Amino acid sequence: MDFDYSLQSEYDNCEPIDDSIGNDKPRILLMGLQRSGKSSIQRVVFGKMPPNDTLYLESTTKIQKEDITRSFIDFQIWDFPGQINFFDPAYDSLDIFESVGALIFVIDAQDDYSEALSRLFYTVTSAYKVNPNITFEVLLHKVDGLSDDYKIDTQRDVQQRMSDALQDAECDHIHLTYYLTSIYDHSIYEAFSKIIQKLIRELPTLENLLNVLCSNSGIDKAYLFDTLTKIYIATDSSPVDMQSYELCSDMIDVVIDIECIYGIADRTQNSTPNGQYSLTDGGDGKEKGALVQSPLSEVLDDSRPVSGTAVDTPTSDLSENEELVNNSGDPDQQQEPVTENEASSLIKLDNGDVLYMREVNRLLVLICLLRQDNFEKHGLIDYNFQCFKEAVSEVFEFSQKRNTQQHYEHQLQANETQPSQETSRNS
Ligand SMILES: Nc1nc2c(ncn2[C@@H]2O[C@H](COP(=O)(O)OP(=O)(O)OP(=O)(O)O)[C@@H](O)[C@H]2O)c(=O)[nH]1
Repeated sequence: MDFDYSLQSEYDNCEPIDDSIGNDKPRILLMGLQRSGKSSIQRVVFGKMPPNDTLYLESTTKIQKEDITRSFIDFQIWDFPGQINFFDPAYDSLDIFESVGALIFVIDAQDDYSEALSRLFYTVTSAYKVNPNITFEVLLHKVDGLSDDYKIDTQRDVQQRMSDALQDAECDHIHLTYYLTSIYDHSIYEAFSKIIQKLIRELPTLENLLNVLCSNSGIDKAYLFDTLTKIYIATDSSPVDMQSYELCSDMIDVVIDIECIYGIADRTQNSTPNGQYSLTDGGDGKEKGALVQSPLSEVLDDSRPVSGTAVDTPTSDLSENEELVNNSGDPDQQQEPVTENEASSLIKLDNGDVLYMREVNRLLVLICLLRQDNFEKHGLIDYNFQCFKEAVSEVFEFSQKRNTQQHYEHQLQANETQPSQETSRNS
């Protein structure tokens, strides 16, 4: 492949980097040519912007740093302007690339991508020199306009040309992963899920826990989702099929929509003596309430059709569940729902399968797909879920402790080296 290394001299717009956001979080960089779709991806996945609104986005002129808050994904996303070369000596590339987790390079697959490939080559080889621990991810983006055959051909062509170029430059140790994406469907979330999972140290433990949960509860597929972004941070080891992923991901939207429509219920209102929320009367004589607990809700509205699915009320099933799990003998306690503090939701699909959602904590939800027969024993599922939830909390407590300790040790090391540097400067 004939790479245009002169690209480097094209960049002359060396603006200072805006450092208003703290730099201690791991970073995910979004790079690529102008108009390839970087800002759109950031806005849609992390800002909940409707895809059609990205048509009006203006070109980025300086690095846009976004701290992802209210999310399990504790990273910074940096959106780079397409026209600037951040490997130029005017920029401190060590400062930019030092604590990067993933570098995501976006290529507009609807356009001629030769220039994008030379930029990709230049970017990955330069970034690798600064920080060999970066994982490089390539999004062949905007594939919504392409036929299936054309998508596959494009991916094969890009992969082949890049691997030839890296081999010629004796850089074949640099590993690139490719994804076909679009902001108009789930592919962008699926790609981000895989990218983020590589950065989660607890992934093997979470997968293991999900495997145990599935095999002991008759669950066919389980996803642990970050509620804000709809990125799944772990799933069990059975293969992911797009259809089940889309259903589970749509369920988050359904529940959030219902929460937006009906608001967050005051726990003291609408609650029945046994602690359950009751259906509310909308004033028109029709029951239409939803049991809503922040941040997600327990759906009790079976009047709302959801694209071929029926939303079912779990109220009666829950009391059965209480009996199964709460065997303390105290009738008052038996009436207290096991799930009082967590949101949950149940959707029965036309084919008889069941989608079951349970809130793990304010940032994570578990969504399971299982056959209705297996859901009959859902006291067992609920009990196993509580065990799963406790194990997940322990994993994150442990990892938080480890992170704090590492941070503390890092600071100590920095403090120790600082005075010695100062002494050598003074002498
Ligand atoms: N068809 C299609 N269009 C997209 C997709 N993603 C983004 N776009 C469009 O691509 C155009 C450019 O998107 P931006 O997000 O501004 O591109 P950018 O890479 O941030 O551009 P710069 O800020 O100039 O570097 C917009 O009109 C988007 O609507 C996609 O998945 N499919």
